Amino acid sequence: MTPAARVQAAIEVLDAVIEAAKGEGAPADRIVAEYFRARRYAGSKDRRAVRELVYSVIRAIGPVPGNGRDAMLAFGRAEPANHHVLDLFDGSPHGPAPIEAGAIEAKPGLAPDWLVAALARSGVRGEAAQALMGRAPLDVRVNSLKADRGAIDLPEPGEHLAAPQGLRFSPGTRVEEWDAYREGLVEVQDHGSQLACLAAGVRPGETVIDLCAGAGGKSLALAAAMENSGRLIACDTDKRRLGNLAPRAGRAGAGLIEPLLLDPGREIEALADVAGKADLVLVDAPCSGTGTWRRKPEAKWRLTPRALEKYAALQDRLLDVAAQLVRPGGRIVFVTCSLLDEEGSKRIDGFLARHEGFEPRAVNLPLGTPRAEGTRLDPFHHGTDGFFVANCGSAC
Ligand SMILES: C[S@@+](CC[C@H](N)C(=O)[O-])C[C@H]1O[C@@H](n2cnc3c(N)ncnc32)[C@H](O)[C@@H]1O
Repeated sequence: MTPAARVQAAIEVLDAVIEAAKGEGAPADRIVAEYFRARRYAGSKDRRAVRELVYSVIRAIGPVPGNGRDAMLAFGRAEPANHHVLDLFDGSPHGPAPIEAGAIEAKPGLAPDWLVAALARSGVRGEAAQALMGRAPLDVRVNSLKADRGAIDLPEPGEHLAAPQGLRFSPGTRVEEWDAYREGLVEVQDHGSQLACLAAGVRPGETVIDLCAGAGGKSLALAAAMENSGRLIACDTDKRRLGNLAPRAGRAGAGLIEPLLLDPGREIEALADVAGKADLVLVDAPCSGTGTWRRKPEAKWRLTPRALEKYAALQDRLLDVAAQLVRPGGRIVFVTCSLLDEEGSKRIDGFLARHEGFEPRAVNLPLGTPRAEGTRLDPFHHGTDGFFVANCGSAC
């Protein structure tokens, strides 16, 4: 592909990303993959260049743009380093049509204005806000059920992280091709997610409920910290996601994990045998994902104030479910991968006001910035995805 054809391809992918952002469409990485599945003539260098350009444009444009061409033009004009893109609007075959006079409906920036304001109210502004659009490294957790960070032999050495089994590699490291990965010695897991699991402070023999386990990223870390001893129930309402857990647990040797599919609104019925008995309920709640924009920058275009309200309501409900599951003296650890107070401190303030029998407890982590009754991790200060973590103890 010529450089101009790559720009046109990126514009077409951006059109699809913008369309998907308006509904419940596919994420950008899947859209890029599908675009090239239908264009086998493109080589791997073309794919990489187009993908890189698409992501750079998404990162650079704040509000949802009118279309891909406008987004590309606004990106090209935003900084001298991007001006070369504008030269490629030269009308050459397969390239973008020449630039016509007229308004461009795309604006450089971090995110839609309402979201920038909500982040600022939550104390995320300036460099800390810009860092949300940075590029994420590749973090790995050594599975202590099978190996140890100090002794493991990997194809390349990783940087030791503050989480006890955490290693960092450069973005794009092909960890999935390593024998150590295939044999379950390592799992890909962001450092912030590893620290959130550490905050749960699980011990062997405990009864633990991972209420929103998804595909089990955190369940696997909890199982390792529990040394496969005790009870660990991994729940989710999404059959497909939860279905990915069993093979992962098998690979990791995490035999104690019990997957449990829940009906939304009827969680307590399915968990009746452990109600009031859990030492720990981890609520890794569904959220807007503002802390994961480094990996999914287009998420900023998907979020609406209404969707944020819905996430907050679901988070409140799941915390209330957790309160029924925990034993006297037990604890709830609440986690969201968001830096908005609406999905962090405000949820915990509300929970503590609704449940007098619970009190805030310390979040013991080697990294983090206190935020009201919880702790935050973020890309700028800690080099992690953005997380809010809080620990609520039930009175004995
Ligand atoms: C942030 S994700 C979990 C990520 C996962 N813990 C991990 O570490 O990979 C939130 C999960 O909550 C699930 N969920 C949504 N509503 C739920 C409910 N009522 N009960 C339990 N899980 C729910 C979603 O399906 C989603 O998988």
